[in-house]
Amino acid sequence: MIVEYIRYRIHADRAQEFETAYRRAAVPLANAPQCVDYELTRCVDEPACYVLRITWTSAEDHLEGFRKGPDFPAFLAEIRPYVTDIEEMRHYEVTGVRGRGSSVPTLYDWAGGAEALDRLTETFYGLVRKDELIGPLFAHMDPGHPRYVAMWLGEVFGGPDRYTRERGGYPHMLSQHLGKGITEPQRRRWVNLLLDAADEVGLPGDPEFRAAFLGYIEWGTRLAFANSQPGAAPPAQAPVPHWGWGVAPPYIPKG
Ligand code: HEM
Repeated sequence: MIVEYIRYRIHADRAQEFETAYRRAAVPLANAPQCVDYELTRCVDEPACYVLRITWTSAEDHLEGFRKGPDFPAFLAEIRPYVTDIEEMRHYEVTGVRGRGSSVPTLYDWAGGAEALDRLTETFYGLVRKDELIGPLFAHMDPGHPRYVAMWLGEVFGGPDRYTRERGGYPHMLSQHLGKGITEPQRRRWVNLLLDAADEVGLPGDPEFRAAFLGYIEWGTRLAFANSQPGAAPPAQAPVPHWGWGVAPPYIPKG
């Protein structure tokens, strides 16, 4: 992916028509398969300054695919009157320096942190041990297992990276599932018991949290299932996934 920045200086008399033209230009832009996303911003300190940010799948896709493709003529027709107002138009590579701030709590904090996840997994593996379908899979589990899984979940949900630092991260978690031959009914039971445990220990029950929580659990258990099958060859190295709220951030009523 590559980010293109286009900086404009538009006189106040033309600002309104400039924004309207860009609203129309956004239609072919959004239609282009080379375009990941875009955003036009206006400077509040110096309102003549606008910055258009477009993320492209690659610089080549932009220059060859979009510029020579079917969406470009309609886009250019709208913005042509403003081409001479451009002060900078360049591609930028994203560096490793990026991240989120704290305006939205992590799933980890929303859940109640390490203490809540420890309670969850303690209760969960209590149910698992008694379960006739999946109990036998865990008959010889390490006594620390509930705590390790809580550490994993904590890291996935935006808490400290303890599983990576103390338990070997993704490669170790993967190695624990390889060759286990988990069946679909066993996978589903694992999910059901975890949700039972979530209710029992009182994890937040709001729709946004539960949707994100279950989204990860579905994803994770389906991967665990696939990776446990005979002959599965998943990547040996991968980062621990970081799960967020998705399309529905937490509902925080305004005070
Ligand atoms: C989101 C889904 C899952 C997560 C996050 C998860 C997490 C983990 C982790 C972190 C470990 C390694 C713990 C350690 O460091 O020692 C582990 C081991 C294991 N998992 Fe999973 N797991 C998932 C799904 C499943 C499913 C669906 C099953 C089977 C129904 C399963 C069965 C096992 C077993 C049998 C072990 C080895 C336990 C032992 O003998 O110590 N896992 N899991």
